[in-house]
Amino acid sequence: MSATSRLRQLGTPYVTPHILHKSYAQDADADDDTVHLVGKQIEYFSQAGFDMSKLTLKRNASPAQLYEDAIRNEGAIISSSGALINFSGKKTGRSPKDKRIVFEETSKDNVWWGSVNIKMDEHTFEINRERAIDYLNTRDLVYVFDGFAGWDPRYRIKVRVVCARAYHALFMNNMLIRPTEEELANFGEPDFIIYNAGQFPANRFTKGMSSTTSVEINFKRMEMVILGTEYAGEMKKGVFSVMHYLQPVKFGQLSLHSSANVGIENGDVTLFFGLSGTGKTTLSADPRRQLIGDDEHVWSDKGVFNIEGGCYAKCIGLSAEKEPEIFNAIRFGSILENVVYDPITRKPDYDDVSITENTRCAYPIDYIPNAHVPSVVDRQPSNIIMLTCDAFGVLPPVSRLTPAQASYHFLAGYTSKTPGTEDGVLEPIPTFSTCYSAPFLVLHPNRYASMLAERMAKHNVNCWLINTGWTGGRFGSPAGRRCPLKFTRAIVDSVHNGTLAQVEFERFEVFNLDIPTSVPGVPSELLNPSHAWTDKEAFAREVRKLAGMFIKAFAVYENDVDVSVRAAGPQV
Ligand SMILES: Nc1ncnc2c1ncn2[C@@H]1O[C@H](COP(=O)(O)OP(=O)(O)O)[C@@H](O)[C@H]1O
Ligand SMILES: C=C(OP(=O)(O)O)C(=O)O
Ligand SMILES: [Mn+2]
Repeated sequence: MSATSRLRQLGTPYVTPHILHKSYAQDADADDDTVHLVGKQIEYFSQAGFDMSKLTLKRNASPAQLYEDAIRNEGAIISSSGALINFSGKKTGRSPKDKRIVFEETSKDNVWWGSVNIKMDEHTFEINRERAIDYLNTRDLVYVFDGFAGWDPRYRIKVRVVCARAYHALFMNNMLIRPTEEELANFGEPDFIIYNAGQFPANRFTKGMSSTTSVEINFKRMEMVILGTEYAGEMKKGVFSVMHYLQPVKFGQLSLHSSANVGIENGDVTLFFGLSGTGKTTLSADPRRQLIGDDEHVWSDKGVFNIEGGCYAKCIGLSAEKEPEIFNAIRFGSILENVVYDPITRKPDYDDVSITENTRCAYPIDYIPNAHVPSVVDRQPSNIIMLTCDAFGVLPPVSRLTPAQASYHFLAGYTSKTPGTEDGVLEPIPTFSTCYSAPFLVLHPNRYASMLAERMAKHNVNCWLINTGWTGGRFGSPAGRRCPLKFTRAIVDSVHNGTLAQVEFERFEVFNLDIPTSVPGVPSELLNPSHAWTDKEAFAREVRKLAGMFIKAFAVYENDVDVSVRAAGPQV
């Protein structure tokens, strides 16, 4: 079925694409161009089967209009710096246990079914889809946002979001690649549609449902349905899941949960891999480098491109001193999610985590001063930085990885889940999140890992493992603390200015990692965990424990990899 006829099933909604433009159209003195554009748009949407008599449907409404609607209808407020403060209700993080993929003939042999990708049958998808559309039909106002995912025109897809909250429409306006007026006029049929009816619950008695929340992707229909969660991050990660499927399967390119930036002087490209909360967004915003993107990229045959048109930064503990680029991106057009504010001044309080620790801000990429727009580079990466947040405080702040170790650590994906990002996670929980993207992984990890190894070898890329997590002791212990951001930044600088390639290295036993003996701007005793820990016995215990966890977790991949990769992990 075509996307157009799928939209027809929306039934009743539609008045006019740009409601503001409609009033221009009725105005005899209105600019001719505007009337012309509106005329075409209306024609397109009438052809798509919308009955424009009942609902008001706004397509690609301006941020100013969405602000007004969100304030009027959703209780949103304007922050002291001009951002829109919104609340997502009960769910303030993703709901991985309620995320499903439809099992059908196109997905059944491609998808890596198991704990991450829960199966849903086609019929149940139809039930939930209809439920979402029925709900949208009951609203006075429905929003459509049409945009792109992927900055490289060869490998991008057209995405349509249909939702009932202005907050969600503005979020996707910021996170997708915003079309020009011309691109919007010629948009045609979308490749992927998200129906977000998050305010309305799933029916717990529908076969296969385990709660009132349901987030599901159907690759045959190329649609996503959201019920029972208003957390906006589900939409952007839904788009990522689709690209994590389409890039390898359809385009033969490598999608990665990573940030990316490019050196202003040398034009060298760095990819930062990492699960949520490991520092992709924070570390990729760097005054010496241009930002390509903070979260989702494709390493293509030509270079690197961002999938998104914006960033989604964590706000916990945010300050102008520590993270100036992000702090200053919070202004008109940005969305602050679940952030507590002063009722008089409307000043956000980034230290207040009473709603959630997963407070967020979504802003268009060009709000970062050094953004590289269009966010695509015709250059292969020079460095890969694998970010891990080690709650045990065992891994060194930085180590150099051999190609075999890079494959090993990419497949193992060791890190911690950050409090709040997923429903029910209250403290850093150690996890092995394969390809640093388990919640969004669609294909077997080896499909990504083998493409990565091949590209790294072909382009001779350096690889570094950086622990942005605990040092000197484990999470919760008196001696342990998170590696101070300024030291991690100094380490990243030393990767980029070439010093790290020059310094001396020593062996970190058990994990067999090479660690530098000195890095400018970082206290040397911090670099080697066996020096950073004062309680040596406790340290030895934690090393053995973590090594054992690696060995157990890697057993799943052991038979699929080269003997050198198998040998690249910790040895006890
Ligand atoms: N050493 C460090 N490196 C990176 N981030 C750190 C560090 N110490 C604390 N942080 C904090 O950890 C969080 C990292 O989150 P973020 O950059 O949004 O991660 P991601 O983009 O990978 O989800 C930020 O709130 C940042 O201020
Ligand atoms: C938004 C998320 O990830 P990240 O912190 O990597 O942006 C997420 O995991 O829901
Ligand atoms: Mn991020």
